[in-house]
Amino acid sequence: MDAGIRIKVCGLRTAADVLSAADAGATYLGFNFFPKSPRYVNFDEAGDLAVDVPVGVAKVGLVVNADNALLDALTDRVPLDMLQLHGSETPERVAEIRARYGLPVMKVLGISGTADMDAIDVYSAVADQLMLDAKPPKDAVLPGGNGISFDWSLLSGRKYWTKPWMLAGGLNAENVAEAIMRTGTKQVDVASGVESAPGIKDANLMKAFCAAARSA
Ligand SMILES: O=C(O)c1ccccc1N[C@@H]1O[C@H](COP(=O)(O)O)[C@@H](O)[C@H]1O
Repeated sequence: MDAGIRIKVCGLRTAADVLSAADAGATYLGFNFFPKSPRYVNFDEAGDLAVDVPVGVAKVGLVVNADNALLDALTDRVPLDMLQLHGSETPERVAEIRARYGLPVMKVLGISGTADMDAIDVYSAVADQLMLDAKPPKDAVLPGGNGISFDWSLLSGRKYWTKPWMLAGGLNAENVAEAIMRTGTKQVDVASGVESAPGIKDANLMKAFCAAARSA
């Protein structure tokens, strides 16, 4: 039986955000530990937010090229269910993090053309899941969360991939159903597309996004 679309809402900063995203039907809630992001939360804030996450909803920690000191402190203080690696982590580093912390790891791959697709097989060997996101512009401050989509037709001729994957990048309530239909993805991720301003989540937009994703 098809379990339906799985939705990750990323960059939650308040208890109200957490409850609204869970009520809307998100299956993963993302906490962003990249200090330059408008969606950043510190470990104490995330630890408090984690308490409000309903059972059955996964708590995902987003980090960018994090070293062991940061990950030791993070995993000590925040009860995460998954780590999202959104930097330029090598396959060896992904495997090391997975082994050291005993948590499922989702590696993000930036996609802007066919050449980027080769990384899918390489990282499938070491990660539990992949996220395919738009490659950030060269001058971008953030490696993700820029509200930019990539050419979804790059995924249309894909061969069988061995690991679950999630579509990200510039998704919102208006385009998510089309994105799901065109790519065949079973999982979608959104940050800026459900915000009224950078880092400010909007409960109605989260609700509309989840309803649109489920309608596809
Ligand atoms: O959201 C951020 O600020 C961010 C910062 C650093 C790395 C990743 C980040 N966000 C991730 O990117 C996807 C796509 O974002 P968007 O929907 O295009 O705004 C987001 O869901 C996060 O997983």
